Amino acid sequence: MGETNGGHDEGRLWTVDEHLTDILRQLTPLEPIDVPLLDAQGCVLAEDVTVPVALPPFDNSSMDGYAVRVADLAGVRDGSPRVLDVIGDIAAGDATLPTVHPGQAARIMTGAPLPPGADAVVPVEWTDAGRGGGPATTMRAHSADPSGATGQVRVHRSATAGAHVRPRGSDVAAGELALGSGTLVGPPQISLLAAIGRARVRVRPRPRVVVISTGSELVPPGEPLTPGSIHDSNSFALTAAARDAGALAYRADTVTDDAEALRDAIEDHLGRADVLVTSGGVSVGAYDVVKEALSGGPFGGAGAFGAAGAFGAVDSFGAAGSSGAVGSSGTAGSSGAAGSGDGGGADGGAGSGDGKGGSGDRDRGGSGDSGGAAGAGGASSSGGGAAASGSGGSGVDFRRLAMQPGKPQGFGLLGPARVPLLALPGNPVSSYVSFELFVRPVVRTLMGMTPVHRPVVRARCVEAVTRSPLGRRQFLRARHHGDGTVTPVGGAGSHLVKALAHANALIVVPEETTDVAAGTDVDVVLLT
Ligand SMILES: Nc1nc2c(c(=O)[nH]1)N[C@H]1C(S)=C(S)[C@@H](COP(=O)(O)OP(=O)(O)OC[C@H]3O[C@@H](n4cnc5c(N)ncnc54)[C@H](O)[C@@H]3O)O[C@H]1N2
Ligand code: MOO
Repeated sequence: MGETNGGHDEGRLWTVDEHLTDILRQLTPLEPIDVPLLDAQGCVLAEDVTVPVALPPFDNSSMDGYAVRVADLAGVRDGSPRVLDVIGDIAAGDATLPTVHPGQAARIMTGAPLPPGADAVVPVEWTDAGRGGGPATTMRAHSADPSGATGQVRVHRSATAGAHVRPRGSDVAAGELALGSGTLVGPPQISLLAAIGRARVRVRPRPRVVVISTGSELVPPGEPLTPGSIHDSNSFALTAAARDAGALAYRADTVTDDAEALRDAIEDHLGRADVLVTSGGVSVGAYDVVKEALSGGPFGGAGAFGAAGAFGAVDSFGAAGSSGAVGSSGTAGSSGAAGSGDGGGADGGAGSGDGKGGSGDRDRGGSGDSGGAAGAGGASSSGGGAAASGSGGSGVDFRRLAMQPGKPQGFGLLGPARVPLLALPGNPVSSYVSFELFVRPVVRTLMGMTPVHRPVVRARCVEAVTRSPLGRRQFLRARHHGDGTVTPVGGAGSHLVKALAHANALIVVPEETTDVAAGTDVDVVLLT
């Protein structure tokens, strides 16, 4: 489909960095939403969380033992114990506390409030546990022997004031900042949020990524191959990669090399996606369907807005994720024509999510501003910007990049909601490498995460690399070892999925380099 390029400038080679910069500058993070605490895992906080009440909320015991008055234990040592009267049990959760008077002790459990009068706790191991004799190792269970909560206890060691007491506020004081906006929420953060009583928090949601593979030769895994067909691996790899990047990823049905069918599929998914990813059909062949489909007119997304989201099937908090009212997107649609460059101010209802909306649409409140940038960028970056932003094209720009694999790429913002679409090349290694370099940063940008890129380290390449294409940045599959060395795996072929599956890194061979001698330090992108 060499002629169906929508008038875009396919003549020049874009650098990897130019393409990446062009994509990222057109994005704004998704509008924050309130989610139940566990759904915040892996997301970035979009609020400063302050502590409503001190932690711990009251002085409490850090040991199972006896709450005592230190003055009663002055001079106590092994062989010369002090006998105290036990006035009762205090368990964690008890609200009514006995007062410990001179000569008395209260049996106390870990986490139980320190009773009035007591100023320290002695562990049960420093006492006879009320049994008489030497130091005990355990307490008797109250249920088995309630008498342990009364009678007398021998204490074999003295204590200092505050011993084995966790003072109120010693963890965090009321009014203190618990976690700042921008914090990545992992299990320890969820621990703190729960401890301070937060059932819901405000986070940037996980983007809903829809992956569509194209190609009439594709057969799903599990079905037998017919002559000329191959199993579709890209949509699985890309869906997995999107999940790995933090997205809620949905693998759509594969589309044959039929531009109309692909347009329908894209139109269908547009309203329930924050990112669309296609694989295949972006080169110069006669059946390069993605290019053909995306060089048609603008996408409306009309049918999709408000459509019930089939996405809910994989979207564990899809309903909660829909922060925007349908009406607000309607506003965006009516005020900003697709690809017009102003993007419309899709801000009505931003952040107004009640967590109950349908999963058909998630408000893209930031798209008004970014839309403007997108329009301008289309004009300046592609040379054919008018075509990209308003001449009836879909808004997707097809480019050739100075990289290997991953030379042909498409990027644009579709429909009134300006949903980013990344059209990746079909070769399996090319599509995966393209995902890591371009789509992963998109997902992370939308989530408000930093850094958006995979880490890059220097490592000593233990084997020579030859014939890297001059003028193209090569990303060679490799294994990075703990000792700071890296070994290429397989060759440069973009069809080598086995080598990819055995790699954990990509060696970066710069554009101007064709050969790397064994023992040379190279940049390595770490994939895990
Ligand atoms: N004359 C030229 N031919 C090609 C060029 C070029 O510059 N001039 N570029 C080559 C490069 S580089 C790439 S990369 C590919 C990209 O092609 P497409 O994006 O159009 O991809 P397809 O033609 O649809 O497929 C390429 C290859 O990958 C296989 N494939 C596609 N989809 C899947 C899938 N979901 N799972 C597994 N394998 C898939 C497909 O069967 C082909 O073998 O173009 C080169 N050609
Ligand atoms: O760019 Mo292709 O991705 O070299 O195989």
